[in-house]
Amino acid sequence: MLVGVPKEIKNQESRVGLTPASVKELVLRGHQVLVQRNAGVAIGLADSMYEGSGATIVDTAQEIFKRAEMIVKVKEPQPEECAMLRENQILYTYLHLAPDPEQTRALVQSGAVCVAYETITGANGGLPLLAPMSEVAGRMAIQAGAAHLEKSKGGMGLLLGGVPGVAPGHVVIIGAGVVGTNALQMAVGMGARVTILDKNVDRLRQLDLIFGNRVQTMFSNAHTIEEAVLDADLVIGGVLVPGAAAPKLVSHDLISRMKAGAVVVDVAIDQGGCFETSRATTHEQPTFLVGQVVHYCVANMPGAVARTSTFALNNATIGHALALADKGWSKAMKANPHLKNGLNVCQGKVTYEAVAHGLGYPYVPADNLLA
Ligand SMILES: NC(=O)C1=CN([C@@H]2O[C@H](COP(=O)(O)OP(=O)(O)OC[C@H]3O[C@@H](n4cnc5c(N)ncnc54)[C@H](O)[C@@H]3O)[C@@H](O)[C@H]2O)C=CC1
Ligand SMILES: CC(=O)C(=O)O
Ligand SMILES: [Mg+2]
Repeated sequence: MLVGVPKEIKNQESRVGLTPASVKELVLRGHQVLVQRNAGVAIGLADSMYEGSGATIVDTAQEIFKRAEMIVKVKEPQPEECAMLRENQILYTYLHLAPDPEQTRALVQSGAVCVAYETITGANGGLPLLAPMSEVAGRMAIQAGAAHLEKSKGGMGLLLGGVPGVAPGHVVIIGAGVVGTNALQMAVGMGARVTILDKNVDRLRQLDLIFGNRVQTMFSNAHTIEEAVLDADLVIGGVLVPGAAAPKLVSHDLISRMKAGAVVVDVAIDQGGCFETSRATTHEQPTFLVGQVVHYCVANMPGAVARTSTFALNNATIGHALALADKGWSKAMKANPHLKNGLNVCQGKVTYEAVAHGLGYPYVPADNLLA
């Protein structure tokens, strides 16, 4: 198969869809790979390294989209990329369609076969192609939150870990999945007081066993969220209902009653966000104020640590990339129901139920389209 890797064009996004090592895996199996010039140069992956792995360097994204049978990316395609997709071309990347009707319409119109990393499931449960970026974003959420609690960044001027004789800050984490657990590890490591909420009591049990009295676990409902958020200095939003828009768990009213100079980090913003007051921001301008509460809502947090993130992402994506290239999408999905769960839009149809229902499209099960 002819596989293409364009340079990412989202704001401040330096990740790249394939590393030279991943290119080599594809080439060793007889595939051809086109990589856009300078696609990885910002994170130390020079064109010469890609050529050394057997890739061909091409100058423009247009040429890659025109020639490649499968496009491998990181972020959702931007409008000018959607316009270059064509019927039956495979797009393998993060999509996050539920909160994004415009992108969904463009992908439906393209007729392409659009496979979303974030809805591919794992044999042992979970979302293995989302997990590495959630690990990165969860860990970063505490770094970003701690930095924005500083006075110069709009925060209340609080050191998360405190110092001897002065109490630490209170971090509240909503959602105890991959983002939440990684945020928890960092917050505990920095010496903060931590409360974590989830609807899944088994998950809270596991965390209780691991962290003991260094963390307070709470069942998530409107009452516990209100109680925790009003006492918080930093709130991390890390909930997910797979494929669907994030539930709005913190209302505008609740935000307006938080401490002045508190910080919220809405990691779930790529699914629309779990604070009513959230709107997506960029690394260039990561925060805004609602009343006196600092909001950090960067939709591609791992892009800030693009080198770490690219390697972590490739570890998770290369297996299915090889299967798609070796077998073609239809055979690969017939052979692997977990990969099939990644199919969100295909040949003009919406094939992911939560996206179809959320955005008002007829739902066409992927099975109906597999040859
Ligand atoms: N902004 C960014 O750059 C990034 C954002 N993300 C996003 O972060 C979000 C979380 O991802 P993961 O941790 O991997 O998901 P996950 O599936 O591992 O965890 C989500 C957790 O939310 C819990 N949950 C669902 N409804 C809840 C409620 N009402 N109250 C409390 N908990 C609730 C679930 O029980 C689950 O434990 C996703 O939207 C993901 O796309 C992930 C990586 C990067
Ligand atoms: C998961 C995601 O949206 C990201 O890594 O940017
Ligand atoms: Mg995102």
